[in-house]
Amino acid sequence: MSKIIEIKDVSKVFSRGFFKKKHRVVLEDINLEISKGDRLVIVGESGMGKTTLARIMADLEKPSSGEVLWFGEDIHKIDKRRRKELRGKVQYVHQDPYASLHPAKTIYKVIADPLANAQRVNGKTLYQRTKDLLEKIGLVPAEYFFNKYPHHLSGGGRQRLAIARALTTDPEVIIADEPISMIDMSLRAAIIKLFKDLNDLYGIAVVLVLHDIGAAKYFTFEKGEIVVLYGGKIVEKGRGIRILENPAHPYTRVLINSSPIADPELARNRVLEQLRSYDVPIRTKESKGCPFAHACNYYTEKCKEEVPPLVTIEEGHQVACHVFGK
Ligand SMILES: Nc1ncnc2c1ncn2[C@@H]1O[C@H](COP(=O)(O)OP(=O)(O)OP(=O)(O)O)[C@@H](O)[C@H]1O
Repeated sequence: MSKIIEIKDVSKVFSRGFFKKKHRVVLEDINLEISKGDRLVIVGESGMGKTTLARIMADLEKPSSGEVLWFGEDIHKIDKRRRKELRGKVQYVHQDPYASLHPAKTIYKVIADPLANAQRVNGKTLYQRTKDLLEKIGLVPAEYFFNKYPHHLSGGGRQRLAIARALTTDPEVIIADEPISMIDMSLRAAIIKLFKDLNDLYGIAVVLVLHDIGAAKYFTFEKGEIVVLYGGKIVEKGRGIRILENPAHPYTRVLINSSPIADPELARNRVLEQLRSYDVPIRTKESKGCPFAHACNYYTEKCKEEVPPLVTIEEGHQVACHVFGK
């Protein structure tokens, strides 16, 4: 499988205050690979570092240390021209489709302008490709939408348009940050289905940042991996359905068990595990131990002292936990 993105020992530290003396480690020693045709979901609650990781993958943010490779090339070492060449192959879709779409451009122009630029086409060919692209992402019949504006679309329609724009450069991977969080519940499954289709039908690798476990399950049901982030570290990683049905890390279990369930009877009767703390961990360079130790019901002295390594517990399934299996 040819690798599209490799994240090697990446950490991100944000500094603030007088002389930038105060700092916060938001990502710590992350290793991740995206290959051709992959599906990957990054899950975790708010503040765990998901967006920062997605932005680093897309070269919208620079890591404080570690390497980011696109197609085997270190993106911080290649020259501007090469970076520009590769940039179209890695596309990022923002959480808020409305903010990322030019409000004064017609839907035709939102797609045709970047298409003309990326594919060096004009006239009839440009018209046809714009039409094809809108139809590919489900804005049908395309010509009906040509002279409308993004604000004429529903949230789901705008997200489709943002995805179509990302496709203008023929990307190898699309990274979408919480692509369904700002759209109506009823339209969410259709957007996830669109990402599945882009992956299945066109072989585009898709990375989704999600905090909705149901959506993560739907996306990775047939194939794909889930990465669980807690306190800026990968605490569990593996085949999506395996993690959702057999979570190994205490945090993953809580995340899954506390996600909404449709059946009111089941929802009423379920017993939720209470954590010792619900605070988002603030990590610094001096922090020791497992980031989840302060909240975990099973922690030991070792958990407070030593960062647990990510170890393989079965084929394609890794967990970072000192108390796993004990
Ligand atoms: N530019 C920045 N400067 C300082 N701190 C930042 C910056 N960007 C993010 N952070 C902090 O880094 C932490 C992780 O943020 P991030 O947005 O990556 O998390 P997240 O898991 O995506 O959460 P959310 O779903 O709320 O966006 C947060 O505590 C956030 O406040």
